[in-house]
Amino acid sequence: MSDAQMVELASVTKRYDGALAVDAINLKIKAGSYCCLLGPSGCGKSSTLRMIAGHEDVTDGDIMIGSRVVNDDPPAERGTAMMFQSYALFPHLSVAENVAFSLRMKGVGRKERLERAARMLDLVSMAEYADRTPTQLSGGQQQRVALARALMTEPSVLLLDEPLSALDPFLRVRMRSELRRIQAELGITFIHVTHSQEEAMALADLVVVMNDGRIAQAAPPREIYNAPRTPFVARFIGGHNIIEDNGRTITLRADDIDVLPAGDATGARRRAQVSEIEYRGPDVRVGLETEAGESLTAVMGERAFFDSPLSPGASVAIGWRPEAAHELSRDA
Ligand SMILES: Nc1ncnc2c1ncn2[C@@H]1O[C@H](COP(=O)(O)OP(=O)(O)OP(=O)(O)O)[C@@H](O)[C@H]1O
Repeated sequence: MSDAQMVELASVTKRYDGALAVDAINLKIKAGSYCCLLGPSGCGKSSTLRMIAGHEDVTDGDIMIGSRVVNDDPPAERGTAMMFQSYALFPHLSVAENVAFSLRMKGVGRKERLERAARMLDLVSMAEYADRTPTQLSGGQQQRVALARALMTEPSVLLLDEPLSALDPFLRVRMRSELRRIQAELGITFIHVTHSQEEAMALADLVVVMNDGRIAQAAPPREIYNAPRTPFVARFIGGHNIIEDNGRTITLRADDIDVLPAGDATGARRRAQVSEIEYRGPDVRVGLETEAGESLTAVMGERAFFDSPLSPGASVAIGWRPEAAHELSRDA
């Protein structure tokens, strides 16, 4: 495999007929890291990925791969490979020939081609399916083949556009850990577009949360979860409350809210009524309405909740440790 490469975007902008899709974003993705571009539909994730791949022109700014500005390089000369949401395998070719296709185009002989394809199929745990055709495979298996095919060109950067979205939830979780394993094994840079915060948290070294063509926050998953920078990030990743407290807008993780007996004055910051209880297996979600009219959510461990269960209508006090509160900046 080729060496991993760093990817850098400097003030990268994309306009489609005047409409701004990506707005002067700056981003450094370290060589050999797993980066997820995360955000709602239309925020500019795919446009960013396509510009890195060279499938879309950059309106303004520079894209660097390694130490080279690649703005004007054709896709095949960037050291990138792209894996799409639709796997688009050739139906009339065997799995092995699909994977070896780029080598066939380069004129590599059949024997070497199939040997190299076999090694790649091994990496994605599909060696035993080499002689089947794509129609004889499940969606998840086809996707592994597409991954092997993309990796066959020995890219230093692999670009993945919603690669798991066509899979059922069970397979999605399994393929997710496969992707992470393969990335770690190859040590190349992965840039993966997703609208699922869970997927980004599970996979990425660097999560890039995008909103409206801009980067709202770029940080490791734990930092994003523990200290979201803006109300948008806190809402998008979920599991957070946003409240006004002493003139500041703060965010609090739902599992950092302590629900206390109503009479417990120590540590109480709000008085509230329980509005809703939702049992979720590992934990319980408690909806709360404070005296000031705020709607908050607390999440309690299953056992902790049932040690002293609450019911809707119960009066409680709520508190939190000072370090659990993070002040938010305004959304851009
Ligand atoms: N080829 C195009 N021509 C015109 N506008 C486009 C084109 N491609 C994307 N856009 C617009 O650019 C904006 C960003 O689109 P992009 O596909 O990058 O978003 P995304 O975050 O990947 O969304 P999704 O998750 O829905 O794929 C959107 O407003 C979209 O409508």
